[in-house]
Amino acid sequence: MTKQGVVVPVPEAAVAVPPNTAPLFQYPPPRAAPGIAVRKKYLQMGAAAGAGAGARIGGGGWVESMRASSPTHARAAAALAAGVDEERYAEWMVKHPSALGMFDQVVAASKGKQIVVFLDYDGTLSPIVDDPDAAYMSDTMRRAVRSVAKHFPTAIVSGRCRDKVFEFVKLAELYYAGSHGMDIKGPAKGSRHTKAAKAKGVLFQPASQFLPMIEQVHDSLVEKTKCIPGAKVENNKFCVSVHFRCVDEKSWSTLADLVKSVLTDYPKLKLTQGRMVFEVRPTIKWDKGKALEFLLESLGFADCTDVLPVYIGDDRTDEDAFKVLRKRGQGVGILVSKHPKDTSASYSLQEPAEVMEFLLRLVEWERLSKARPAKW
Ligand SMILES: O=P(O)(O)OC[C@H]1O[C@H](O[C@H]2O[C@H](CO)[C@@H](O)[C@H](O)[C@H]2O)[C@H](O)[C@@H](O)[C@@H]1O
Repeated sequence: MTKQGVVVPVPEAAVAVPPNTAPLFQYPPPRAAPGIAVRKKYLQMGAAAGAGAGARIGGGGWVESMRASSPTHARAAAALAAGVDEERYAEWMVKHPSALGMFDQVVAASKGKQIVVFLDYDGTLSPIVDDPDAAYMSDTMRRAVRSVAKHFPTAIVSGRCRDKVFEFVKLAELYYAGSHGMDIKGPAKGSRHTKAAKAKGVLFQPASQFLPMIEQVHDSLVEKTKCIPGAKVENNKFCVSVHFRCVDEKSWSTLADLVKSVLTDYPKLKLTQGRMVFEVRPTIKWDKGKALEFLLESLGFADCTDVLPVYIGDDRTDEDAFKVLRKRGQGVGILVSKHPKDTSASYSLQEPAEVMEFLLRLVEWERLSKARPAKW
């Protein structure tokens, strides 16, 4: 592979660094934005084709794996949480306490640091629904996210294609990383320093050369899965989702076999699984964790201690971002889940309603911190 990425300056004012007037955090921090050098480095990283960070699905575990993301499993887990294994749930909550319950501790970690907020979309900002095209975000959630972006640099990191997630969120003041981070509309070099630069955004697309292949695989998945009632194939530009939420459980293994059979012709694509969905993605070493690092670096926060990334997500693909935060030894990973799950996140929130409460509390805390004399 010779050319993996495309960096395109975007002239319109769609990507602007939100104004930050907080007296406690120094923002923008006194360092140069990395711009081209950063993008070059990330292009090289993206060019390294390989296994990728997401877990492949293989062997005989397909249907078990599909079951694990089903509502039936969720009900079983709810039963566990409700009392069958209260001890296990309580243990999990000790390891991943509520970000609302521990709010003071979460914000205390931001002492002297710039908070940067990363938000997954489905299951985090919008409730999970049967029809992926109807996963609307409420107006109250939109207002909460808008308020957050007034105080902190804020990005949406989603498996959906960027245009689609923007259609749902409708906030031009955010950064967007679609296709599991493979389509980033991020800050332009110097965007915190000049008005002209603020009016620009930059596109980073490390999987651009996979575009024709993804189109092909999308078309053949649509064709092949026609015979499975309820199956839905979604084109997410640099990846494809095959939904089985509305497929009868008896047809799951047939669907899995069909998807696998299509992919045998595409060794450069890999298959992972999300919430009742198969995700077909290029085998480049790029994921939501890499997108988080890219955005932080673009904002001027590479290898530094004065930033606190807060990442909230509910999906397996969000684990890549939680792992990055763990590895950096910096930041707050918050898993949205009502049930105990293996996760690298530090905290938990139960559902989008709690995410909204957390975001509003963050805004209120920031507003009040401006009013009170600085303690640090
Ligand atoms: O990274 P995300 O923003 O969480 O996107 C992951 C996938 O989300 C969507 O699917 C999920 O939500 C749907 C709507 O609630 C639901 O019907 C589906 O079962 C879930 O898997 C989206 O449609 C996918 O393309 C994303 O990859």
